[in-house]
Amino acid sequence: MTKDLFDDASQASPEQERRAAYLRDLLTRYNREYYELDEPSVPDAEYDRLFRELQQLEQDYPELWHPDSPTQKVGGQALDAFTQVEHETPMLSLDNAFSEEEFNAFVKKITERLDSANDIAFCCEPKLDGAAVSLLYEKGVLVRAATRGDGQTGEDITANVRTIRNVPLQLVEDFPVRLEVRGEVFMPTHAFEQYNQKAAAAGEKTFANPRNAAAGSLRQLDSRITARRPLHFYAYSMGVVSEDSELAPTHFERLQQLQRWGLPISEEITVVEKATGCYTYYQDILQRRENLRYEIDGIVLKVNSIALQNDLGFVSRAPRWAIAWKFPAQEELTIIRGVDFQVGRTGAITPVARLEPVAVGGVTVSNATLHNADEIARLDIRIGDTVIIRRAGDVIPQVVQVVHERRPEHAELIVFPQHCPVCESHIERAEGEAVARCTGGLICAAQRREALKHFASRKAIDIDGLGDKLIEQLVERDWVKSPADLYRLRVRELAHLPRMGEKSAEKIVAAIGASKQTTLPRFLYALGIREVGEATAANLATHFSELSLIAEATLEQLEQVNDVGAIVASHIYQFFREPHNQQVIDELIELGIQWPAVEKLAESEATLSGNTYVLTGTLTQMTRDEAKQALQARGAKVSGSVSAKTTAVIAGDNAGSKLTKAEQLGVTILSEADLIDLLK
Ligand SMILES: NC(=O)c1ccc[n+]([C@@H]2O[C@H](COP(=O)([O-])OP(=O)(O)OC[C@H]3O[C@@H](n4cnc5c(N)ncnc54)[C@H](O)[C@@H]3O)[C@@H](O)[C@H]2O)c1
Ligand SMILES: [Zn+2]
Repeated sequence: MTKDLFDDASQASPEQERRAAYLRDLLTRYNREYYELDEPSVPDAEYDRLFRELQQLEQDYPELWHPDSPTQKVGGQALDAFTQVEHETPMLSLDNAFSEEEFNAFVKKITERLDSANDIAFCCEPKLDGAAVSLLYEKGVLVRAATRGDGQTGEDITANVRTIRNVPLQLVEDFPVRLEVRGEVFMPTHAFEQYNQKAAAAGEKTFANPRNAAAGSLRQLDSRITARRPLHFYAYSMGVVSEDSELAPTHFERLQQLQRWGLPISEEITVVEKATGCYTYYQDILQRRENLRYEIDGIVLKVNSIALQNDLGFVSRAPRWAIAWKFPAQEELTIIRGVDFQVGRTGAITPVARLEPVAVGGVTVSNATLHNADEIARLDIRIGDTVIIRRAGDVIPQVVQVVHERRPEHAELIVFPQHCPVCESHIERAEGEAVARCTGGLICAAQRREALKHFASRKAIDIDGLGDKLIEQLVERDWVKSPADLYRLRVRELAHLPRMGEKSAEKIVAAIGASKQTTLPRFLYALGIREVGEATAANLATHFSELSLIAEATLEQLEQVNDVGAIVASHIYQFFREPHNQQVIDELIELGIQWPAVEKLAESEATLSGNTYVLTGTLTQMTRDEAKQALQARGAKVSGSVSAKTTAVIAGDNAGSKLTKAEQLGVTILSEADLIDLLK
C-alpha cells in the first residue's frame, strides 16, 4: 500500500477524539474534587499522567483543542459560600518538569527566546505542597486574604488567614503603602501527623496528606476551626505593589525585601548561576526531603532577573520564566493482590497488603501495612481494589484510600482469620482493643523467643544463667519450642553450643533443675498471660489457691479477684481455653515443676468474700492502703473504679467524682465508721 501524501495524517481518529473528550471530563471532575472539595480521589501522579496525555493529544491534533479544556485552566471555581475576590493580576499555575530532560528542554526554550548565552541566573525554591494564597496589605495592615480559585476569582478567607500564627497582621520597616504578597499555606509534617492521630482518636475525619489538610483547613466557614489547625505560611512572590517603594531588580532580592517587611520565607531559597546550579540544588533538596519540616513535591526554578521575566512573559496558565521540577511522587496507584496476616513477637496479628509492585517516592513498594481490622473497615478495602499508596520518609508504606470508582465487580472481602497462621491457636480480640492476638503464647513459633525469655526471667521461673543470647541460640536450633523443652535439655547437647564448655552446660542444666521448685504466683506469672503481672499472679494464687481452679474459673469468678477487671479476666479465661497452652502446663507439671500449697483464706475469715469495694477520699483512722489490705484479708475485692457491680463505696473526707458516680448508679455509700464496723 502506498501512502497518500494528502491523506491527512494529523487528523485525529474517532477513538482519539473520544479519548480527549473522556480525559477532559475526567480531569474536570478531578479538579473539582481537588480544588473545590479538598478531597481528591486519585493521587497527583495519576492526575499528572492523564493531564500530560490530554496535553499531548491537543498538541498533536489541534482540532481537539478546546477552550474549556483543563489544560487551559488554573485551579477550580471559587465557592459561593465565600465572598469572591477578583485578583488584580491572575494567580497562575506552573509548568512541570518530571525529568532532567524536561528541565533541559525548559532551559533551552528560554535561552532561545532570550537570545542569551546560557548564563541565566535562577532563584531556586522548594515547592511547598499546600494551597496558594494572596495577602493584601494596606498601610502595613493585613486587610484581605484570598485563595487562588480559578486564577481570576478567588475566595475571601481573611478571617481564616488571620488565625495563622506566622502571618504578620502588621508589616514593619519601609513597607509600601499597598502590597500584595503571594505564598503557600501548608501544614508542617509533624503537625499533620499529630493532628491526624488526635482526629482519629476522637473519631473525626482524618486527612490523606498534608496538602489536603492545609487546603481543607483554609477553606473553613468557621475561622475558629481554622485556628485550631496547625497551619504555616511562606511567601514566594509579590503581586501588585504600589509605586512608593523601590522594588529590587531580581526575584531573590524581592523575597529579601518581603522578609524585611516581616513576611516569612523558606530558609531553603538560594540563587544559582546557570542550569547546572539547578541540578545541584535539585539533588541537594531531594536528598534532604525527608528531613525538611514540611512536605514538598519538587523544586521551583525561576529566572531571577525581573527584566528577563518580563521579556519571557506568560502563556495561558503559567509563566514562561518558571518551572516546577517535580520529585518522584510519594503517592501512587496500585492494586491489592491479597492480604497476609503476620504474627508479631507479642502475638499481635497485623494484616499486610500484598501489592502490585509500584514505585513510590523513588522506591519499589510491594507491601503495605493495614494495621488492624478497624483500619480495614475504615478504609473499606477489598482484594482487587485500586488504592492510593503513600510512602513519605522512613514511615512504612500506608494505604491511604481506596479508589472506589475502580473497584472490580468481584472484589473480595478481607476476612480476618480466627486462628493463628503460625501455630493455629485461637485469635482473640479483647473488647475495646484494636489489636487481635494469637493466644498460643507458649507454643507459637512467632512468639517463642519472647515467651521463653519471659518464662526464664528472674521474677518468673528464674533460671540462673539462661540469658537472652542462649535462648536465642536454642530457639534458632529448634531445640526448644516451648518452656517444657527447657527441662528436657541435656548437658551433652548444650556443651556443643559455641562458647559453652561442659562446665557451663552442667551449671545451666542444674539451674534449670533447681527452677522446678517454684511458687504458684511465679508459675502463673511465667506463663506470660497478657496483662497478668506479678501482682495479679499473686492475687490469683491467694484467691483460688489452686492452679486447676484458676484454669476452670468462669469470667465472673475471675472478676472477683483483686485487680482483675473484665479485660484481664478475658485474657486469663482465653489462655486456659487454648488446648496448646493447657498441654504445655501439663507437660511442665509432669516434668516436675511444683510449688508449695497456697493457704486459702479460711471460710471463717473470708467474711467479705464476693464483695467489691471502692475507696475514695481521705480516711482518718488508717491509710487507704491499710484499709485495702484489711478488706482483702477478709476476701473482699478492692477496685479502683465504681460500677454497677460495686458492693459499696467507702467515702472518706473530700471524696470527689467516685462518690458522685456512686450516687448516680445508686451504689451503697459507707462512711469510715461503717468500714471499721465491717472489719470487726
Ligand atoms: N489528585 C488530583 O485529583 C488532582 C487534581 C488537580 C490537581 N492536582 C495536582 O495539582 C497540580 C496542579 O496544581 P497547580 O495548578 O496548583 O500547580 P502546581 O501545584 O503544579 O504548581 C503551582 C502552585 O505551586 C505552589 N507553589 C509552591 N511553592 C511555590 C514556590 N516556591 N513558588 C511558586 N509557587 C509555589 C503554588 O501554590 C502554585 O499555585 C497537578 O500537577 C496535580 O499534581 C491533583
Ligand atoms: Zn500463634
